[in-house]
Amino acid sequence: MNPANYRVRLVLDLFRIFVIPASVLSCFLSLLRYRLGLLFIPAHLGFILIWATIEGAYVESKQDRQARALGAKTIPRVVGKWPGNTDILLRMVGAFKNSYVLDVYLELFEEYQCTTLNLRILWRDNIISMDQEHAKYVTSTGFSQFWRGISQKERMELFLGEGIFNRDDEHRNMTRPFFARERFSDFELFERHCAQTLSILSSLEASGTACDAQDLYGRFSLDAASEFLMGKNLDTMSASLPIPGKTVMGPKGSATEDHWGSFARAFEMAQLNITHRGRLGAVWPLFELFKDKNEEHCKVIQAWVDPLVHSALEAKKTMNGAGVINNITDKNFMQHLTDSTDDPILIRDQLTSMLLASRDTTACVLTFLTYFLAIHPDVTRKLRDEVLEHCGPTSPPTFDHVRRMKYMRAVINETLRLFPPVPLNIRETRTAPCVLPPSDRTFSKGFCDRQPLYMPAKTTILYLPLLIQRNPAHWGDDADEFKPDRWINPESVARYVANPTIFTPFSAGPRICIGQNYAYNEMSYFLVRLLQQFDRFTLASEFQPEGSLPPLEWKHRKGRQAYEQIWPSAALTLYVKGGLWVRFHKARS
Ligand code: HEM
Repeated sequence: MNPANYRVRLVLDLFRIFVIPASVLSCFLSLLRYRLGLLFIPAHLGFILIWATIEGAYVESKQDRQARALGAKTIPRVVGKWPGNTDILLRMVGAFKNSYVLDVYLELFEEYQCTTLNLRILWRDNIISMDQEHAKYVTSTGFSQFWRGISQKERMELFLGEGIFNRDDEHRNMTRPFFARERFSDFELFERHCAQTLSILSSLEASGTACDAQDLYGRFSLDAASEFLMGKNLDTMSASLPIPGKTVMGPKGSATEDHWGSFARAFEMAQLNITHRGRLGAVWPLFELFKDKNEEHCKVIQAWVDPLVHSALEAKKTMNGAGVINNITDKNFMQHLTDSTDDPILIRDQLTSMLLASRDTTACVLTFLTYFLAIHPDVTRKLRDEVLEHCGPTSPPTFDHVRRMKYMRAVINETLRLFPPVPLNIRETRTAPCVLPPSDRTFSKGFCDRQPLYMPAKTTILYLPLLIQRNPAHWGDDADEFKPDRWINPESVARYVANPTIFTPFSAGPRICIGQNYAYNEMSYFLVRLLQQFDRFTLASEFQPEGSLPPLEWKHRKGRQAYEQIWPSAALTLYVKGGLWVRFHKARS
Protein backbone atom coordinates (compact mmCIF):
# COMPACT_ATOMS: atom_id res chain seq x y z
CA MET A 1 0.00 0.00 0.00
CA ASN A 2 1.26 3.50 -0.83
CA PRO A 3 2.39 5.03 2.51
CA ALA A 4 0.52 8.24 1.63
CA ASN A 5 -2.77 6.29 1.86
CA TYR A 6 -2.84 6.45 5.62
CA ARG A 7 -6.63 6.77 5.63
CA VAL A 8 -7.04 3.39 3.93
CA ARG A 9 -4.75 1.82 6.53
CA LEU A 10 -6.73 3.43 9.32
CA VAL A 11 -10.06 2.19 7.91
CA LEU A 12 -8.64 -1.36 7.71
CA ASP A 13 -7.42 -1.10 11.32
CA LEU A 14 -10.76 0.24 12.55
CA PHE A 15 -12.52 -2.56 10.69
CA ARG A 16 -10.33 -5.11 12.46
CA ILE A 17 -10.68 -3.51 15.89
CA PHE A 18 -14.36 -2.48 15.88
CA VAL A 19 -16.34 -3.97 13.01
CA ILE A 20 -15.22 -7.60 13.27
CA PRO A 21 -15.97 -8.06 17.01
CA ALA A 22 -19.18 -6.03 16.78
CA SER A 23 -20.38 -8.17 13.84
CA VAL A 24 -19.48 -11.37 15.70
CA LEU A 25 -21.59 -10.25 18.67
CA SER A 26 -24.49 -9.19 16.42
CA CYS A 27 -24.48 -12.52 14.54
CA PHE A 28 -24.35 -14.44 17.80
CA LEU A 29 -27.28 -12.48 19.28
CA SER A 30 -29.37 -12.81 16.14
CA LEU A 31 -28.79 -16.58 16.17
CA LEU A 32 -30.16 -16.57 19.72
CA ARG A 33 -32.92 -14.14 18.57
CA TYR A 34 -31.98 -11.90 21.50
CA ARG A 35 -32.60 -8.13 21.38
CA LEU A 36 -30.39 -5.84 23.48
CA GLY A 37 -32.62 -2.74 23.27
CA LEU A 38 -30.99 0.16 25.17
CA LEU A 39 -28.00 -1.97 26.04
CA PHE A 40 -27.07 -2.32 22.36
CA ILE A 41 -24.25 0.26 22.33
CA PRO A 42 -22.75 -0.43 25.82
CA ALA A 43 -22.86 -4.19 25.18
CA HIS A 44 -21.07 -3.83 21.84
CA LEU A 45 -18.45 -1.47 23.28
CA GLY A 46 -17.86 -3.82 26.21
CA PHE A 47 -17.53 -6.76 23.83
CA ILE A 48 -15.05 -4.87 21.65
CA LEU A 49 -12.94 -4.16 24.76
CA ILE A 50 -13.07 -7.80 25.89
CA TRP A 51 -12.19 -8.93 22.36
CA ALA A 52 -9.19 -6.57 22.25
CA THR A 53 -8.01 -7.75 25.68
CA ILE A 54 -8.32 -11.43 24.75
CA GLU A 55 -6.65 -10.86 21.39
CA GLY A 56 -3.84 -8.96 23.17
CA ALA A 57 -3.40 -11.76 25.71
CA TYR A 58 -3.32 -14.31 22.87
CA VAL A 59 -0.63 -12.34 21.00
CA GLU A 60 1.40 -12.03 24.20
CA SER A 61 1.26 -15.74 24.97
CA LYS A 62 2.12 -16.58 21.35
CA GLN A 63 5.12 -14.26 21.57
CA ASP A 64 6.17 -15.84 24.87
CA ARG A 65 6.18 -19.23 23.17
CA GLN A 66 8.07 -18.01 20.11
CA ALA A 67 10.58 -16.25 22.35
CA ARG A 68 11.24 -19.41 24.36
CA ALA A 69 11.72 -21.36 21.15
CA LEU A 70 14.40 -18.84 20.09
CA GLY A 71 16.14 -19.00 23.48
CA ALA A 72 15.04 -15.45 24.29
CA LYS A 73 12.47 -13.78 26.46
CA THR A 74 9.89 -11.17 25.57
CA ILE A 75 10.65 -7.51 26.11
CA PRO A 76 9.15 -6.33 29.43
CA ARG A 77 5.73 -4.75 28.87
CA VAL A 78 4.64 -1.50 30.42
CA VAL A 79 1.48 -2.01 32.43
CA GLY A 80 -0.66 1.13 32.44
CA LYS A 81 -3.75 1.88 34.49
CA TRP A 82 -6.19 2.25 31.61
CA PRO A 83 -7.16 -0.26 28.94
CA GLY A 84 -4.72 -0.35 26.03
CA ASN A 85 -2.20 1.72 28.08
CA THR A 86 -4.02 4.87 26.96
CA ASP A 87 -2.84 6.61 30.16
CA ILE A 88 0.77 6.03 29.02
CA LEU A 89 -0.07 7.46 25.60
CA LEU A 90 -1.57 10.60 27.18
CA ARG A 91 1.42 10.90 29.52
CA MET A 92 3.78 10.94 26.53
CA VAL A 93 1.71 13.44 24.56
CA GLY A 94 1.43 15.70 27.64
CA ALA A 95 5.16 15.43 28.41
CA PHE A 96 6.00 17.28 25.22
CA LYS A 97 4.43 20.45 26.59
CA ASN A 98 6.20 20.65 29.97
CA SER A 99 8.89 18.02 30.33
CA TYR A 100 12.61 18.10 29.75
CA VAL A 101 13.52 16.55 26.42
CA LEU A 102 12.95 12.74 26.39
CA ASP A 103 12.54 12.67 30.18
CA VAL A 104 9.25 10.81 29.91
CA TYR A 105 11.10 7.82 28.42
CA LEU A 106 13.86 7.96 31.03
CA GLU A 107 11.24 7.90 33.80
CA LEU A 108 9.74 4.72 32.36
CA PHE A 109 13.12 3.02 32.04
CA GLU A 110 13.94 3.90 35.64
CA GLU A 111 10.54 2.83 36.88
CA TYR A 112 10.94 -0.60 35.26
CA GLN A 113 14.72 -0.76 35.84
CA CYS A 114 15.08 -1.82 32.25
CA THR A 115 16.71 -0.30 29.17
CA THR A 116 14.28 -1.70 26.59
CA LEU A 117 10.52 -1.73 27.06
CA ASN A 118 7.35 -2.56 25.17
CA LEU A 119 4.79 0.25 25.56
CA ARG A 120 1.92 -1.87 24.13
CA ILE A 121 -0.14 1.21 23.27
CA LEU A 122 -3.66 0.16 22.18
CA TRP A 123 -2.62 -3.48 22.37
CA ARG A 124 0.07 -2.96 19.71
CA ASP A 125 3.78 -3.55 20.31
CA ASN A 126 5.87 -0.35 20.39
CA ILE A 127 9.41 -0.88 21.61
CA ILE A 128 11.48 1.93 23.15
CA SER A 129 15.14 1.51 23.99
CA MET A 130 18.00 3.37 25.64
CA ASP A 131 20.11 0.22 25.45
CA GLN A 132 23.45 0.67 23.76
CA GLU A 133 23.65 -3.00 22.73
CA HIS A 134 20.18 -2.91 21.19
CA ALA A 135 20.82 0.35 19.32
CA LYS A 136 24.04 -1.18 17.98
CA TYR A 137 22.12 -4.24 16.83
CA VAL A 138 19.45 -2.16 15.08
CA THR A 139 21.87 0.13 13.25
CA SER A 140 24.81 -2.21 12.61
CA THR A 141 25.09 -5.85 13.61
CA GLY A 142 21.44 -6.73 12.93
CA PHE A 143 20.98 -4.08 10.20
CA SER A 144 19.38 -6.46 7.67
CA GLN A 145 16.55 -7.34 10.08
CA PHE A 146 15.26 -3.74 10.10
CA TRP A 147 14.12 -1.03 7.75
CA ARG A 148 12.53 2.41 7.96
CA GLY A 149 9.19 0.68 7.97
CA ILE A 150 5.66 1.45 6.87
CA SER A 151 4.65 3.53 9.87
CA GLN A 152 7.54 5.96 9.51
CA LYS A 153 6.96 6.30 5.77
CA GLU A 154 3.29 6.99 6.46
CA ARG A 155 4.18 9.89 8.75
CA MET A 156 6.83 11.38 6.47
CA GLU A 157 5.56 10.63 2.97
CA LEU A 158 4.22 14.04 2.05
CA PHE A 159 7.27 15.86 3.42
CA LEU A 160 10.17 13.66 2.32
CA GLY A 161 8.53 11.31 -0.19
CA GLU A 162 11.19 9.27 -1.95
CA GLY A 163 14.06 11.13 -0.26
CA ILE A 164 16.95 9.28 1.37
CA PHE A 165 15.50 9.52 4.91
CA ASN A 166 12.25 7.93 3.86
CA ARG A 167 13.40 5.03 1.72
CA ASP A 168 15.40 1.93 2.30
CA ASP A 169 17.51 0.70 -0.51
CA GLU A 170 16.66 1.93 -3.96
CA HIS A 171 16.90 5.76 -3.79
CA ARG A 172 19.65 5.89 -1.20
CA ASN A 173 21.96 4.79 -3.98
CA MET A 174 21.35 8.12 -5.75
CA THR A 175 22.79 10.15 -2.89
CA ARG A 176 25.55 8.09 -1.31
CA PRO A 177 27.95 7.98 -4.31
CA PHE A 178 28.16 11.78 -4.39
CA PHE A 179 29.34 11.85 -0.79
CA ALA A 180 31.78 9.01 -1.22
CA ARG A 181 34.30 11.34 -2.86
CA GLU A 182 36.63 13.73 -1.07
CA ARG A 183 34.64 16.92 -1.41
CA PHE A 184 34.54 18.14 2.11
CA SER A 185 37.47 20.49 2.42
CA ASP A 186 36.21 23.35 0.29
CA PHE A 187 37.31 25.88 2.89
CA GLU A 188 36.90 28.80 0.47
CA LEU A 189 33.18 28.17 0.49
CA PHE A 190 33.12 28.13 4.30
CA GLU A 191 35.17 31.33 4.37
CA ARG A 192 32.62 33.27 2.29
CA HIS A 193 29.71 32.22 4.48
CA CYS A 194 31.62 32.74 7.74
CA ALA A 195 32.62 36.23 6.63
CA GLN A 196 29.00 37.19 5.96
CA THR A 197 27.80 35.73 9.29
CA LEU A 198 30.56 37.38 11.32
CA SER A 199 30.00 40.75 9.72
CA ILE A 200 26.34 40.55 10.86
CA LEU A 201 27.48 39.59 14.36
CA SER A 202 29.95 42.49 14.39
CA SER A 203 27.29 45.05 13.48
CA LEU A 204 24.92 43.63 16.09
CA GLU A 205 27.67 43.87 18.67
CA ALA A 206 28.50 47.43 17.69
CA SER A 207 24.88 48.42 18.28
CA GLY A 208 24.82 46.52 21.60
CA THR A 209 22.13 44.14 20.35
CA ALA A 210 21.63 40.43 20.95
CA CYS A 211 20.80 37.94 18.24
CA ASP A 212 19.01 34.61 17.94
CA ALA A 213 22.05 32.42 17.31
CA GLN A 214 19.90 29.43 16.36
CA ASP A 215 18.26 31.40 13.56
CA LEU A 216 21.58 32.80 12.35
CA TYR A 217 23.27 29.40 12.32
CA GLY A 218 20.33 27.91 10.41
CA ARG A 219 20.86 30.51 7.69
CA PHE A 220 24.64 30.02 7.71
CA SER A 221 24.44 26.25 7.32
CA LEU A 222 21.67 26.38 4.71
CA ASP A 223 23.45 28.97 2.57
CA ALA A 224 26.75 27.06 2.73
CA ALA A 225 25.05 23.71 2.03
CA SER A 226 23.00 25.08 -0.87
CA GLU A 227 26.14 26.37 -2.52
CA PHE A 228 27.96 23.11 -1.83
CA LEU A 229 25.07 20.94 -3.06
CA MET A 230 23.64 23.02 -5.89
CA GLY A 231 26.26 25.59 -6.74
CA LYS A 232 23.66 28.22 -5.78
CA ASN A 233 23.73 30.30 -2.63
CA LEU A 234 20.17 30.66 -1.34
CA ASP A 235 21.37 33.73 0.55
CA THR A 236 18.90 33.48 3.41
CA MET A 237 21.40 35.54 5.43
CA SER A 238 20.30 38.63 3.50
CA ALA A 239 16.63 38.19 4.43
CA SER A 240 15.22 40.04 7.45
CA LEU A 241 16.64 38.92 10.81
CA PRO A 242 14.65 38.42 14.03
CA ILE A 243 14.50 41.58 16.17
CA PRO A 244 15.23 41.15 19.89
CA GLY A 245 12.14 41.58 22.04
CA LYS A 246 9.86 42.01 19.01
CA THR A 247 10.08 38.78 17.04
CA VAL A 248 7.45 36.22 17.97
CA MET A 249 8.15 32.55 18.53
CA GLY A 250 7.87 30.33 15.46
CA PRO A 251 7.43 26.54 15.51
CA LYS A 252 10.98 26.08 16.85
CA GLY A 253 12.72 29.41 17.30
CA SER A 254 12.15 32.89 15.91
CA ALA A 255 9.59 33.58 13.19
CA THR A 256 10.24 36.20 10.51
CA GLU A 257 7.63 37.40 8.09
CA ASP A 258 9.35 37.46 4.71
CA HIS A 259 9.69 34.90 1.89
CA TRP A 260 12.45 33.03 3.74
CA GLY A 261 10.49 33.18 7.01
CA SER A 262 7.47 31.50 5.43
CA PHE A 263 9.68 28.68 4.13
CA ALA A 264 11.37 28.23 7.52
CA ARG A 265 8.00 28.16 9.28
CA ALA A 266 6.61 25.54 6.87
CA PHE A 267 9.80 23.47 7.05
CA GLU A 268 9.70 23.44 10.85
CA MET A 269 5.94 22.89 11.14
CA ALA A 270 6.21 19.83 8.88
CA GLN A 271 8.86 18.41 11.23
CA LEU A 272 6.82 19.16 14.34
CA ASN A 273 3.77 17.47 12.85
CA ILE A 274 5.73 14.35 12.00
CA THR A 275 7.08 14.20 15.55
CA HIS A 276 3.61 14.69 16.98
CA ARG A 277 2.29 11.86 14.79
CA GLY A 278 5.07 9.66 16.16
CA ARG A 279 3.95 10.39 19.73
CA LEU A 280 0.35 9.48 18.95
CA GLY A 281 1.44 6.20 17.36
CA ALA A 282 -0.73 4.27 14.90
CA VAL A 283 -3.84 6.31 15.73
CA TRP A 284 -2.50 9.64 14.44
CA PRO A 285 -4.59 9.48 11.20
CA LEU A 286 -7.72 9.72 13.39
CA PHE A 287 -6.80 13.37 13.95
CA GLU A 288 -6.10 14.03 10.28
CA LEU A 289 -8.95 12.17 8.64
CA PHE A 290 -10.27 15.13 6.69
CA LYS A 291 -7.12 17.21 6.40
CA ASP A 292 -3.49 16.19 6.21
CA LYS A 293 -1.87 18.71 8.58
CA ASN A 294 1.27 18.78 6.47
CA GLU A 295 -0.46 19.55 3.19
CA GLU A 296 -0.26 23.35 3.43
CA HIS A 297 3.32 23.31 4.76
CA CYS A 298 4.49 20.96 2.04
CA LYS A 299 2.94 23.21 -0.62
CA VAL A 300 5.02 26.13 0.71
CA ILE A 301 8.17 23.97 0.77
CA GLN A 302 7.52 22.72 -2.74
CA ALA A 303 6.93 26.23 -4.05
CA TRP A 304 10.42 27.02 -2.79
CA VAL A 305 12.21 23.89 -3.93
CA ASP A 306 10.51 23.30 -7.30
CA PRO A 307 12.05 26.29 -9.13
CA LEU A 308 15.49 25.01 -8.08
CA VAL A 309 14.67 21.58 -9.50
CA HIS A 310 13.33 22.99 -12.76
CA SER A 311 16.30 25.25 -13.34
CA ALA A 312 18.63 22.30 -12.67
CA LEU A 313 16.76 20.18 -15.22
CA GLU A 314 16.89 23.06 -17.73
CA ALA A 315 20.61 23.47 -17.09
CA LYS A 316 21.09 19.77 -17.72
CA LYS A 317 19.47 20.09 -21.15
CA THR A 318 21.63 23.07 -22.04
CA MET A 319 24.80 21.41 -20.79
CA ASN A 320 24.08 18.16 -22.54
CA GLY A 321 23.47 20.15 -25.71
CA ALA A 322 26.76 21.98 -25.34
CA GLY A 323 28.66 18.96 -24.01
CA VAL A 324 29.77 20.83 -20.87
CA ILE A 325 31.03 19.07 -17.68
CA ASN A 326 31.62 15.48 -18.49
CA ASN A 327 33.80 14.78 -15.53
CA ILE A 328 31.60 13.37 -12.76
CA THR A 329 33.83 14.68 -9.98
CA ASP A 330 33.27 18.27 -11.15
CA LYS A 331 29.54 17.96 -10.72
CA ASN A 332 27.66 19.18 -7.73
CA PHE A 333 24.99 17.14 -5.96
CA MET A 334 22.16 18.61 -8.01
CA GLN A 335 23.91 17.88 -11.31
CA HIS A 336 24.61 14.41 -10.03
CA LEU A 337 20.89 13.97 -9.26
CA THR A 338 19.68 15.28 -12.60
CA ASP A 339 22.15 12.91 -14.25
CA SER A 340 20.49 9.98 -12.50
CA THR A 341 16.88 10.94 -13.20
CA ASP A 342 14.58 13.39 -14.99
CA ASP A 343 11.79 12.87 -12.47
CA PRO A 344 11.24 16.28 -10.84
CA ILE A 345 9.36 14.83 -7.85
CA LEU A 346 12.16 12.42 -7.04
CA ILE A 347 14.75 15.20 -7.34
CA ARG A 348 12.62 17.45 -5.13
CA ASP A 349 12.35 14.76 -2.44
CA GLN A 350 16.08 14.11 -2.46
CA LEU A 351 16.85 17.80 -2.29
CA THR A 352 14.39 18.51 0.54
CA SER A 353 15.99 15.66 2.51
CA MET A 354 19.44 17.12 1.96
CA LEU A 355 18.33 20.58 3.07
CA LEU A 356 16.97 19.02 6.25
CA ALA A 357 20.14 16.98 6.78
CA SER A 358 22.48 19.88 6.31
CA ARG A 359 20.61 22.84 7.86
CA ASP A 360 19.01 21.56 11.03
CA THR A 361 21.81 19.31 12.25
CA THR A 362 24.87 21.57 11.94
CA ALA A 363 22.91 24.60 13.14
CA CYS A 364 21.80 22.56 16.17
CA VAL A 365 25.39 21.75 17.19
CA LEU A 366 26.58 25.34 16.76
CA THR A 367 23.61 26.57 18.79
CA PHE A 368 24.16 24.26 21.76
CA LEU A 369 27.91 24.83 21.53
CA THR A 370 27.38 28.61 21.78
CA TYR A 371 25.14 27.98 24.78
CA PHE A 372 27.96 26.02 26.43
CA LEU A 373 30.51 28.74 25.60
CA ALA A 374 28.20 31.26 27.25
CA ILE A 375 27.78 29.31 30.47
CA HIS A 376 31.36 27.94 30.61
CA PRO A 377 33.70 30.93 30.10
CA ASP A 378 36.67 28.76 31.16
CA VAL A 379 36.05 26.48 28.15
CA THR A 380 35.71 29.53 25.88
CA ARG A 381 39.10 30.85 27.05
CA LYS A 382 40.82 27.50 26.58
CA LEU A 383 39.31 26.98 23.14
CA ARG A 384 40.21 30.51 22.05
CA ASP A 385 43.79 30.00 23.23
CA GLU A 386 44.04 26.92 21.06
CA VAL A 387 42.60 28.76 18.06
CA LEU A 388 45.05 31.65 18.46
CA GLU A 389 47.97 29.29 19.00
CA HIS A 390 47.30 27.43 15.75
CA CYS A 391 45.85 30.08 13.47
CA GLY A 392 46.73 33.43 15.03
CA PRO A 393 44.21 36.26 15.24
CA THR A 394 43.38 36.58 11.54
CA SER A 395 44.63 33.70 9.37
CA PRO A 396 42.02 31.38 7.89
CA PRO A 397 42.35 27.81 9.18
CA THR A 398 43.59 25.08 6.90
CA PHE A 399 42.51 21.45 6.86
CA ASP A 400 45.68 20.64 8.78
CA HIS A 401 44.97 23.22 11.50
CA VAL A 402 41.51 21.79 12.03
CA ARG A 403 42.93 18.28 12.28
CA ARG A 404 45.46 19.35 14.92
CA MET A 405 43.09 21.28 17.21
CA LYS A 406 42.33 18.53 19.72
CA TYR A 407 40.45 20.70 22.20
CA MET A 408 38.20 22.02 19.42
CA ARG A 409 37.24 18.44 18.50
CA ALA A 410 36.69 17.69 22.20
CA VAL A 411 34.31 20.65 22.61
CA ILE A 412 32.37 19.67 19.48
CA ASN A 413 32.14 16.03 20.58
CA GLU A 414 31.05 16.93 24.08
CA THR A 415 28.26 19.08 22.60
CA LEU A 416 27.27 16.24 20.26
CA ARG A 417 27.24 13.88 23.23
CA LEU A 418 24.91 15.93 25.42
CA PHE A 419 22.79 17.34 22.61
CA PRO A 420 22.89 14.98 19.61
CA PRO A 421 20.99 16.72 16.78
CA VAL A 422 19.14 13.45 16.09
CA PRO A 423 18.20 12.56 19.68
CA LEU A 424 15.93 9.64 18.81
CA ASN A 425 15.40 7.44 15.80
CA ILE A 426 12.98 4.75 14.65
CA ARG A 427 13.31 1.50 12.76
CA GLU A 428 10.90 -1.37 12.16
CA THR A 429 11.51 -5.10 11.97
CA ARG A 430 10.90 -6.58 8.54
CA THR A 431 8.51 -9.51 8.09
CA ALA A 432 10.32 -11.86 10.47
CA PRO A 433 10.92 -11.56 14.22
CA CYS A 434 14.50 -11.36 15.46
CA VAL A 435 16.49 -11.62 18.68
CA LEU A 436 18.11 -8.61 20.33
CA PRO A 437 21.36 -9.33 22.18
CA PRO A 438 21.39 -9.24 26.00
CA SER A 439 20.82 -5.77 27.47
CA ASP A 440 23.73 -3.56 28.46
CA ARG A 441 24.60 -3.37 32.15
CA THR A 442 22.79 -0.14 33.01
CA PHE A 443 20.41 -1.71 35.48
CA SER A 444 21.88 -4.62 37.36
CA LYS A 445 18.61 -5.47 39.08
CA GLY A 446 15.08 -5.38 37.70
CA PHE A 447 13.31 -7.09 34.83
CA CYS A 448 16.28 -6.99 32.53
CA ASP A 449 18.51 -9.91 33.28
CA ARG A 450 21.17 -10.68 30.73
CA GLN A 451 19.06 -12.76 28.36
CA PRO A 452 18.51 -12.06 24.64
CA LEU A 453 15.18 -10.40 23.90
CA TYR A 454 12.53 -11.40 21.39
CA MET A 455 11.74 -8.61 18.93
CA PRO A 456 8.39 -9.25 17.15
CA ALA A 457 8.03 -8.92 13.36
CA LYS A 458 6.72 -5.66 11.78
CA THR A 459 7.23 -3.79 15.02
CA THR A 460 8.73 -0.34 15.57
CA ILE A 461 11.69 0.25 17.84
CA LEU A 462 12.46 3.79 18.95
CA TYR A 463 16.05 4.08 20.15
CA LEU A 464 17.38 7.10 21.98
CA PRO A 465 21.00 8.19 21.38
CA LEU A 466 20.51 11.18 23.71
CA LEU A 467 19.80 8.89 26.67
CA ILE A 468 22.57 6.47 25.72
CA GLN A 469 25.07 9.33 25.49
CA ARG A 470 24.07 10.64 28.93
CA ASN A 471 23.90 7.27 30.64
CA PRO A 472 26.11 7.28 33.80
CA ALA A 473 26.65 3.52 33.39
CA HIS A 474 28.67 4.31 30.23
CA TRP A 475 30.03 7.78 30.99
CA GLY A 476 30.44 7.88 34.77
CA ASP A 477 28.59 9.81 37.45
CA ASP A 478 29.33 13.15 35.79
CA ALA A 479 27.60 12.01 32.55
CA ASP A 480 25.20 14.96 32.59
CA GLU A 481 27.95 17.55 32.90
CA PHE A 482 29.65 19.39 30.05
CA LYS A 483 33.30 18.38 30.34
CA PRO A 484 35.23 18.51 27.04
CA ASP A 485 38.32 17.16 28.80
CA ARG A 486 36.74 13.72 28.93
CA TRP A 487 37.67 13.51 25.22
CA ILE A 488 41.33 14.14 26.07
CA ASN A 489 41.80 12.44 29.42
CA PRO A 490 43.37 8.99 28.57
CA GLU A 491 41.19 7.12 31.07
CA SER A 492 37.86 8.33 29.71
CA VAL A 493 39.10 8.10 26.12
CA ALA A 494 39.98 4.45 26.77
CA ARG A 495 36.47 3.82 28.02
CA TYR A 496 35.01 5.24 24.80
CA VAL A 497 37.51 3.47 22.55
CA ALA A 498 36.63 0.13 24.17
CA ASN A 499 32.96 0.73 23.46
CA PRO A 500 32.54 3.25 20.61
CA THR A 501 28.80 2.78 20.17
CA ILE A 502 28.12 4.67 23.39
CA PHE A 503 28.64 7.76 21.19
CA THR A 504 26.73 7.70 17.89
CA PRO A 505 25.54 11.22 17.06
CA PHE A 506 26.05 10.40 13.38
CA SER A 507 24.43 6.96 13.79
CA ALA A 508 26.37 3.80 12.91
CA GLY A 509 26.43 0.95 10.42
CA PRO A 510 25.47 1.10 6.73
CA ARG A 511 23.26 4.17 7.21
CA ILE A 512 25.81 6.23 9.08
CA CYS A 513 25.68 9.95 8.24
CA ILE A 514 27.38 10.67 4.94
CA GLY A 515 27.84 14.36 5.72
CA GLN A 516 29.81 13.97 8.94
CA ASN A 517 33.18 15.09 7.57
CA TYR A 518 31.57 18.06 5.89
CA ALA A 519 29.84 18.91 9.18
CA TYR A 520 32.99 18.62 11.34
CA ASN A 521 34.95 20.79 8.88
CA GLU A 522 32.23 23.40 8.59
CA MET A 523 31.70 23.66 12.36
CA SER A 524 35.44 23.79 13.11
CA TYR A 525 36.05 26.42 10.44
CA PHE A 526 33.24 28.56 11.78
CA LEU A 527 34.45 28.26 15.38
CA VAL A 528 37.98 29.32 14.46
CA ARG A 529 36.72 32.40 12.63
CA LEU A 530 34.26 33.20 15.45
CA LEU A 531 36.80 32.92 18.26
CA GLN A 532 39.40 34.95 16.41
CA GLN A 533 37.00 37.89 16.63
CA PHE A 534 34.86 37.22 19.69
CA ASP A 535 35.96 36.16 23.16
CA ARG A 536 32.80 36.25 25.27
CA PHE A 537 29.21 35.13 24.86
CA THR A 538 26.40 35.93 27.27
CA LEU A 539 22.87 34.62 27.26
CA ALA A 540 20.30 37.35 26.63
CA SER A 541 17.46 35.52 28.37
CA GLU A 542 15.43 38.74 28.59
CA PHE A 543 14.74 38.36 24.86
CA GLN A 544 13.58 34.73 25.02
CA PRO A 545 9.93 34.76 23.87
CA GLU A 546 7.34 34.09 26.53
CA GLY A 547 7.04 30.41 27.35
CA SER A 548 10.50 29.52 26.07
CA LEU A 549 12.45 29.62 29.36
CA PRO A 550 12.75 26.39 31.39
CA PRO A 551 9.74 25.86 33.70
CA LEU A 552 10.53 26.56 37.38
CA GLU A 553 9.54 23.06 38.48
CA TRP A 554 12.54 21.65 36.60
CA LYS A 555 14.76 23.09 39.33
CA HIS A 556 13.54 20.36 41.70
CA ARG A 557 14.27 17.52 39.31
CA LYS A 558 17.46 15.53 38.88
CA GLY A 559 19.84 15.63 35.96
CA ARG A 560 20.61 18.56 33.64
CA GLN A 561 17.12 20.00 33.87
CA ALA A 562 17.80 21.23 37.42
CA TYR A 563 20.31 23.77 36.07
CA GLU A 564 19.51 24.08 32.35
CA GLN A 565 19.09 27.70 31.27
CA ILE A 566 17.37 26.92 27.98
CA TRP A 567 14.53 24.62 26.93
CA PRO A 568 15.85 21.87 24.63
CA SER A 569 13.12 20.25 22.52
CA ALA A 570 12.97 17.59 19.83
CA ALA A 571 11.24 17.58 16.41
CA LEU A 572 13.15 15.18 14.11
CA THR A 573 16.15 17.26 15.21
CA LEU A 574 16.93 18.93 18.51
CA TYR A 575 16.42 22.68 18.95
CA VAL A 576 16.24 25.39 21.59
CA LYS A 577 12.65 26.40 22.13
CA GLY A 578 12.18 30.07 21.18
CA GLY A 579 15.72 30.27 19.76
CA LEU A 580 18.98 31.02 21.58
CA TRP A 581 19.25 34.75 22.30
CA VAL A 582 22.88 35.65 22.88
CA ARG A 583 25.18 38.67 23.02
CA PHE A 584 28.47 38.17 21.20
CA HIS A 585 31.33 40.25 22.65
CA LYS A 586 34.24 41.36 20.45
CA ALA A 587 37.76 40.48 21.55
CA ARG A 588 39.58 43.73 22.31
CA SER A 589 43.07 42.25 22.35
C1 HEM B 1 26.44 17.75 13.02
C2 HEM B 1 25.86 17.47 11.90
C3 HEM B 1 25.14 16.19 11.56
C4 HEM B 1 24.66 15.20 12.37
C5 HEM B 1 24.73 15.11 13.88
C6 HEM B 1 24.06 14.20 11.52
C7 HEM B 1 23.46 13.04 11.97
C8 HEM B 1 22.94 12.07 11.14
C9 HEM B 1 22.31 10.86 11.61
C10 HEM B 1 22.10 10.47 13.06
C11 HEM B 1 21.95 10.16 10.52
C12 HEM B 1 21.22 8.80 10.51
C13 HEM B 1 19.75 9.05 10.30
C14 HEM B 1 18.95 7.78 10.25
O1 HEM B 1 19.50 6.71 10.22
O2 HEM B 1 17.73 7.87 10.27
C15 HEM B 1 22.34 10.92 9.36
C16 HEM B 1 22.13 10.50 8.09
C17 HEM B 1 22.41 11.29 7.00
N1 HEM B 1 23.05 12.51 6.99
FE1 HEM B 1 23.71 13.51 8.59
N2 HEM B 1 24.19 14.60 10.22
C18 HEM B 1 24.85 15.81 10.20
C19 HEM B 1 25.18 16.56 9.10
C20 HEM B 1 24.92 16.22 7.81
C21 HEM B 1 25.23 17.03 6.67
C22 HEM B 1 25.94 18.37 6.73
C23 HEM B 1 24.78 16.34 5.57
C24 HEM B 1 24.86 16.71 4.13
C25 HEM B 1 25.50 17.70 3.61
C26 HEM B 1 24.19 15.10 6.05
C27 HEM B 1 23.62 14.14 5.25
C28 HEM B 1 23.08 12.97 5.71
C29 HEM B 1 22.44 12.00 4.84
C30 HEM B 1 22.24 12.14 3.35
C31 HEM B 1 22.03 10.93 5.65
C32 HEM B 1 21.29 9.66 5.23
C33 HEM B 1 22.24 8.50 5.08
C34 HEM B 1 21.51 7.22 4.76
O3 HEM B 1 20.37 7.04 5.18
O4 HEM B 1 22.10 6.38 4.10
N3 HEM B 1 24.30 15.06 7.41
N4 HEM B 1 22.94 12.08 9.78
